[in-house]
Amino acid sequence: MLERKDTYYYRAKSENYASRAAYKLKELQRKFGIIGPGEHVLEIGSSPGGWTKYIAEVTGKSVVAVDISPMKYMDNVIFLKADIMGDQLIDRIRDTLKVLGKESFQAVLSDAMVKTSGNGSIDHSASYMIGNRVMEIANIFLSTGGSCVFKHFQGDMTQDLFRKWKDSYRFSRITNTRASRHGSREIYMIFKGKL
Ligand SMILES: C[S@@+](CC[C@H](N)C(=O)[O-])C[C@H]1O[C@@H](n2cnc3c(N)ncnc32)[C@H](O)[C@@H]1O
Repeated sequence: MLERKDTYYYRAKSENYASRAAYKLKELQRKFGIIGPGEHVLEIGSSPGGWTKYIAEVTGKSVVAVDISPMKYMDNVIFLKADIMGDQLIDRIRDTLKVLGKESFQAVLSDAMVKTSGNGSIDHSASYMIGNRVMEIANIFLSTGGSCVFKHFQGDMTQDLFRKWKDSYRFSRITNTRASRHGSREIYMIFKGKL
C-alpha cells in the first residue's frame, strides 16, 4: 500500500502496526466503544493488518480477517483470502465459525476500499457497493446486539446507504477520524446494537 509519510505513519512504524490505518480504528473505538475483550470479530479489507493487530489486542481472541490481497501471517488471526463480492465467502466464513465453535460475531468491521481512481463519483460508487455488501454480510453473521462499522467514500448515495440500514440497529452515526488524510472524502458509518 502506498503511504505518504506523516505522524501516523511514523507512529505505526514505532508501535509495530502494519499501517497507519490502525489509528483510525483506535479513534473510533475511543469514541464509540465498538469492540470489547472476549469478543469475536470479522474484519473485512484487513491487509496489511494494522486494524487486525489492534482488534486482536483488544479482544484477546482470534480475528477472522478477509482480504482480496494477501496478508502476512499474524498470531491470533484466521486469514481468508477472498473477494467479499463473491458468493463463496459466505460458506468460508460459516466453516470458520464452526472451527471456532461459534455461530456469530459480536462485531463486523470493514476498512475495505478499492484503489481510489481519483474520480470521486467512481470511487463513491465502488465504496457504496462495498459498504452495502459489508452490511449484507453483517446481516448474516452479526449477533443480536452486535456492532458493524465500515469505511465509506462520500457522495450522492451516502445518505441512502445509511438510511437503508440504520433501522436495523439501536444506534447509528456517520463520523470521520482525525487520522484520515486532510481533505479526504472518507467517513465511517457506525451501527451498534443490532436488533
Ligand atoms: C485501506 S486497506 C485496509 C487497511 C487495513 N485496515 C489496515 O489497517 O492495515 C483496504 C483493503 O481493502 C481490500 N479490498 C478492497 N476490495 C475488496 C474486496 N472486494 N474484497 C476483499 N477485500 C477488498 C484491499 O485489498 C485493501 O487491502
